Amino acid sequence: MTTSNTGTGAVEPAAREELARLRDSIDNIDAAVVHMLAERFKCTQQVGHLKARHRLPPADPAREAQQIARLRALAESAKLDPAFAEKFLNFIVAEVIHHHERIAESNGTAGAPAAD
Ligand SMILES: C=C(O[C@@H]1C=C(C(=O)O)C=C[C@H]1O)C(=O)O
Repeated sequence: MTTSNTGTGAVEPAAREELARLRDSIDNIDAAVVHMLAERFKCTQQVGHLKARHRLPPADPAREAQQIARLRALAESAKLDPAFAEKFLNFIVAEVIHHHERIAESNGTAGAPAAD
């Protein structure tokens, strides 16, 4: 845990109020990010089951390359560091691929004949 001097009472009231206002917005944005990620993972879980049923590999590097190019361009126009956007996407995709691998294993589809 990091230390903080904002709870000591030594900060000017106006600064404390501005900090509280900004932190309210940060909390709202963090909540939105969590909800959006939860929706994304609901979709990717369905993709994982679809892939397992049709014996498709968990990862799709060509699709990922397209997503990275698209997100980097979006990040640039939004004045967000494209390298950060790429790292963030890769972090999420790595987790998705783990999920897909687990789904494929638990479906017993590794080595099994393809479902129609
Ligand atoms: C969700 C998929 O599976 C994997 C995860 C991806 C993602 O989280 O966006 C993209 C490509 C795949 O490596 C997919 O193929 O669409």
